[in-house]
Amino acid sequence: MAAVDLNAEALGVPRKQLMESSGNAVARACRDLAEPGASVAIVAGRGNNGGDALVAARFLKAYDVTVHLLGRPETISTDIARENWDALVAGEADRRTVTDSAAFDLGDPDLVVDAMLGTGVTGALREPEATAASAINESSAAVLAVDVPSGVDADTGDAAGLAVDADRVVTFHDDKPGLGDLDCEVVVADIGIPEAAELFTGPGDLLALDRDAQSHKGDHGDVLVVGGGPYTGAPALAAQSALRAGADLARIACPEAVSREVQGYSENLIVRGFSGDRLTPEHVPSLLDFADDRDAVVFGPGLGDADESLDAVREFLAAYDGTAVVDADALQVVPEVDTEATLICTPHQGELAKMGGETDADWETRSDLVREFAADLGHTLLVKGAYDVVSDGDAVRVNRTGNPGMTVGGTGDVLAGATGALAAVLPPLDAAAVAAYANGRAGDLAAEAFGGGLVATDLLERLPAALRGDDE
Ligand SMILES: NC(=O)C1=CN([C@@H]2O[C@H](COP(=O)(O)OP(=O)(O)OC[C@H]3O[C@@H](n4cnc5c(N)ncnc54)[C@H](O)[C@@H]3O)[C@@H](O)[C@H]2O)[C@H](O)CC1
Ligand SMILES: [K+]
Repeated sequence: MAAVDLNAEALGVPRKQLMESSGNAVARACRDLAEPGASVAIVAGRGNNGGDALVAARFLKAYDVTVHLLGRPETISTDIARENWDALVAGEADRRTVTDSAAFDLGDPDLVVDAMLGTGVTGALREPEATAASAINESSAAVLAVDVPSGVDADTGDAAGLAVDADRVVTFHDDKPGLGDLDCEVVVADIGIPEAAELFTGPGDLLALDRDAQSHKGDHGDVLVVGGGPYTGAPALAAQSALRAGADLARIACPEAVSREVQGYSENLIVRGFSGDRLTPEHVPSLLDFADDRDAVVFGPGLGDADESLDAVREFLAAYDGTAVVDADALQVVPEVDTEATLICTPHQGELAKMGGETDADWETRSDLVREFAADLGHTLLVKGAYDVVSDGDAVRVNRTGNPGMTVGGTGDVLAGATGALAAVLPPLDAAAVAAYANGRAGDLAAEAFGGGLVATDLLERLPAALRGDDE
């Protein structure tokens, strides 16, 4: 929800506007539950859940409204909620502040609006919320909860202690998993979040990185790039990109014939050569061994399409059961391989066609085709284009960052490497979506400096800023 929020904001629909819609929906629910003239007690917490109800108060002029703010107005935790408290001028509602739980007096209203806590709840209700929750539960009034009954965890439905017993919940945008098991009526209100905020990647998607990467206990990934032979720049770009996208270690397995050259691009890379001048099936057992201890493998950059190399890719994937990003010439073997591995395939339109996938000039039609093909393959696809389409066969995300300057060679290797690093810390769909977004942002930042003359290494330097969400 926080990610969708931030994406909505980037699309020009700020949170305050959403709060106005939420408050309006709460007021509508009040009108459903009580006749004009009825007494309504709004019990508001200091977060945005309270803010929603403060908005509602402005829409309930036909009612006898009392607002009980739990705490002093200075302690309201967000600007938008405080602005809505200030907007309730004297006379519009009877405004009371509750600073001592012993002094809390709910009165005998016809309807209670529980807006103490929403999705921001942590742990058992503290004071004065606990006292207020008891008073609400003891009251004979109908109880309308805003977003979620206070004290209930919206994700799980669990309460760490006391929780409000609501008759009806008006929740926003989407049903919350924790509301299903509650013994009350749940109404979902559309608060005008643009569909684009969920479909298109945006700055909100970067939040996944904070959340999930933290849970990986400081382990930000050990990524192996398998490639090189006919080309040397591609694996070096992919591995450097993995480092710039946050991997702790980036290793390259490439033919000995080119390993010194590949190492020469950067002292940050750990390069291991295998015999000869290209990948062949005889290298697969030791590669599998080497890949076993890595968090993710990026297979394909600069590998070439010699028959023996493609045989090696087939044998590797058939035996591998970890996470791999498959790019470039390696892509064409994916449809024929039966593998336990979790694959993220990163084809451009031409490579997609070679894999047997269909495309279309219209991005929406293309989205459907990509989703169906990903479902057939049983893997995640990131199909590159002016609009990148990401799908795991179920969900679809579309990325619009990037610019025509990025058609220059090497940007695909940068994307593959970044995807590998992110796949070490995020689920495949998120890894692909965040990588596409950040790679495009890095390209846009590079275009500000170099216009159509940008080159792939310019993206490497700008990836960290793109992943931090700078300038958003
Ligand atoms: N798109 C959206 O998500 C929208 C959500 N809206 C509403 O906003 C709330 C979530 O608001 P938030 O400010 O993040 O959190 P809360 O209001 O739920 O609570 C924060 C507040 O509560 C304190 N606190 C936390 N735990 C406890 C506790 N156990 N006891 C007492 N106090 C507690 C904490 O310190 C904070 O001060 C969402 O539910 C929606 O109602 C938007 O308005 C519309 C868009
Ligand atoms: K609530």
